[in-house]
Amino acid sequence: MKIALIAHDKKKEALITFAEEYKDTFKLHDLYATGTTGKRLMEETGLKVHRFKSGPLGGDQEIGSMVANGNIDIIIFFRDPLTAQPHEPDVSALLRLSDVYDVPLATNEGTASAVMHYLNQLDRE
Ligand SMILES: O=C(CO)COP(=O)(O)O
Repeated sequence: MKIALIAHDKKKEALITFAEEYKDTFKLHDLYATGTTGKRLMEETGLKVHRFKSGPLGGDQEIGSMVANGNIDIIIFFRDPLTAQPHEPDVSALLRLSDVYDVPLATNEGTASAVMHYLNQLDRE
């Protein structure tokens, strides 16, 4: 599976912890991330990640383009619901495309855990 991992600044720590927790599963898949999220994931978990530009510089749009071309299967996006983002339109566009193309999108840890359990199940089959 091709999995996109994204986190806003105040959620990056939580995403790193989450990636560490599910590292054995993530290792089996192709990982993509926005710039800073990807950098931290690689440095702090050792996972191999294909990095796009940073979110505010177009990274969400690059991932959106992957979605539109059928190249992303799952998006895990730890959003910060309490901080305004300068690139909010890009964020909304990515969320919209996930609905257009019916790509599972987890925007919080609870949903992301459910998606990972599902993925584990698929990996065992
Ligand atoms: O802003 C982001 C998503 O909207 C994340 O971008 P970075 O991973 O570059 O911080």
